[in-house]
Amino acid sequence: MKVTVVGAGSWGTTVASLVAKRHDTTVWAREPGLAQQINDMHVNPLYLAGFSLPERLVATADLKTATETAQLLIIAVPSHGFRDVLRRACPHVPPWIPVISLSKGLEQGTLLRMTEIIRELLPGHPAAALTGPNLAKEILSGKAAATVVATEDLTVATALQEVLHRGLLRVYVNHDVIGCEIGGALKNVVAIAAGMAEGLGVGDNTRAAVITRGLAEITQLGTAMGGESTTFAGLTGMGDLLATCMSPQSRNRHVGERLGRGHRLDDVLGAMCSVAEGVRTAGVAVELGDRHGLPLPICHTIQHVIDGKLSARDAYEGLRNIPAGHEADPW
Ligand SMILES: NC(=O)C1=CN([C@@H]2O[C@H](COP(=O)(O)OP(=O)(O)OC[C@H]3O[C@@H](n4cnc5c(N)ncnc54)[C@H](OP(=O)(O)O)[C@@H]3O)[C@@H](O)[C@H]2O)C=CC1
Ligand SMILES: O=C(CO)COP(=O)(O)O
Repeated sequence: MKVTVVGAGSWGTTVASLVAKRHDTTVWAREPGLAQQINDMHVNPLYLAGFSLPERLVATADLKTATETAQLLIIAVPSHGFRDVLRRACPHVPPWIPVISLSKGLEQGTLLRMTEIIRELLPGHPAAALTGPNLAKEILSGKAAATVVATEDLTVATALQEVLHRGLLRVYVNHDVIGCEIGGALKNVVAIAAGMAEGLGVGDNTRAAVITRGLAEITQLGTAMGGESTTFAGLTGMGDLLATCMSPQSRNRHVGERLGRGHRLDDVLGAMCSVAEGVRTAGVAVELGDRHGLPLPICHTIQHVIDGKLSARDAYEGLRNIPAGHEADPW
């Protein structure tokens, strides 16, 4: 099968490297210089320094060349660039090939999930999300992991599972696309909160409380949007939440940890070359919560910190002052 991965950041390059072991795989890099480094030296020094990539992985900076012969298209661009890149690729995408989103974000303004954007721009194409506890560098270094390919049609999901499954990467299927995408996007917001706890040194009990109440918020919003509650206890919900909140490799947790230590958001983001989706997702989650009548106090609080209305320390004070009712209540 001919597979094209659009986006040569840390996750796009990792997934392309795995798929390239069994399929003809092309990765689209925005920068021609990076495409050349992948082709000539089999490295991606900007996003995956120190790793060797498979020699048979081909890179190009030309979106038409990358997509026109693809039989499976995988989009690995962060949510803020997703629509623009897909729109530019659209005229070259062969009819009816499946399109998988790797992005764990929601579109600002429209509040759409990435598979909804795929459906809007490429109607009739099967749209799927690949999501789960998948820190790119661990997977590229050969450590075992599990992930989920989510699409409504389980026949398509099973075909994609076959393409993506590797010895150490266990790929499950799920038909609950809403639940899987909401879990993947919102865990980044909770990881910022968990990182703040770390940076503030408030203790592991507090951190566990924030992670658990964060999962409650994710589940409340996700089920209100049509997701199934069991999904949030699975790999794309609790699994990814744990990996992201616990791992020092997580960019979102890193942002929270720096904010907790008193650094300014602009300085923290300016020093990173990689994306931290939760910074943009917090506001989208708040808007979705308003739409569904849900208070989502952790998402609100993180949004206030991102807007500069609250310091990390004040944010934690504020969360402590929220009245505690029944555990099943949305507060
Ligand atoms: N890294 C990980 O462990 C995982 C990441 N994800 C998700 O995958 C998505 C991609 O993340 P990741 O690869 O880590 O991100 P990185 O920050 O490592 O790389 C981002 C990639 O997207 C490109 N890009 C950024 N903005 C735009 C834009 N506006 N238009 C076109 N291309 C753009 C960058 O190109 P350039 O270099 O030219 O700026 C780069 O190739 C995110 O949604 C993330 O949440 C999911 C699972 C695991
Ligand atoms: O999604 C991820 C792990 O599953 C990566 O998390 P970060 O974007 O916070 O690094």
